[in-house]
Amino acid sequence: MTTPWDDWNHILKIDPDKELPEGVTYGDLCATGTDAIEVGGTMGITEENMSAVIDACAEHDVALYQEPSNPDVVLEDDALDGYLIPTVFNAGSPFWITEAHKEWVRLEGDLDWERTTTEAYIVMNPEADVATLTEADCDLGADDVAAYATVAEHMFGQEIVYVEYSGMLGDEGVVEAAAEATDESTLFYGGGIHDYDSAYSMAQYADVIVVGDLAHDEGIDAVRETVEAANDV
Ligand SMILES: CC(C)=CCC/C(C)=C/CC/C(C)=C/CC/C(C)=C/COP(=O)(O)OP(=O)(O)O
Ligand SMILES: O=P(O)(O)OC[C@@H](O)CO
Ligand SMILES: [Mg+2]
Repeated sequence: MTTPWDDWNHILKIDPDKELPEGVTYGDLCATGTDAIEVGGTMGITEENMSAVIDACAEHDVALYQEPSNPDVVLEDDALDGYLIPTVFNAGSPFWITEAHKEWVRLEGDLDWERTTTEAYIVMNPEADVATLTEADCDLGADDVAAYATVAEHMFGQEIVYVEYSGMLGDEGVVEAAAEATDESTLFYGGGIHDYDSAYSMAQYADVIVVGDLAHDEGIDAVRETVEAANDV
């Protein structure tokens, strides 16, 4: 298994359930300088809207990953560089830690392991759909998050640890603690990045920053600023 994310600074996460701003195309988003496109979201994800976005991005020269929110929407598509499969370490229901994964393997049999990697999520914004869905315990301090990150790296061998504040800018101290706790694992941070400064502040600690809603709400210039910040750190 290769680990291309070792070389990334920036991911653009496109939600197939959300519109793009007037005049913006998927091609424009692929050309923002981001290191990779991750296609996924929590609510309203279908095979149809997933494949529409993946087909549109496939024509462009950028790494392309699917982040399925459940086994039903996984697409077998050669245009994908791989599958980033969430597992939510602080989920309230085991379904989102290992059970969805067990069901996927039970129904599919042998998976494309070469192209499949898990992301060890620590979900921190209780208002986010992903927190509600997974019944995540978001009442965590920096020490809890650091300990989860250590468990993910040393006990569960996770290549990717993902501090997820989807919809809000997170606590820098928490992200710093996660960064100090991880050594081998690549630390992803996502949530509320909306300009150069917010991108820079999180990129100081995270190996890779993930930008989501900004692409849908603002468009390409705003996304480009975040790419610049990620590469400036
Ligand atoms: C086993 C397989 C194939 C899938 C299971 C994968 C799991 C455990 C998913 C649970 C977490 C999840 C739904 C992740 C999706 C990515 C994500 C966190 C998107 C951000 O979501 P929000 O920003 O909260 O939601 P919306 O923007 O869609 O409202
Ligand atoms: O939409 P935002 O708040 O940028 O969050 C990005 C990403 O971490 C969501 O999974
Ligand atoms: Mg979101």
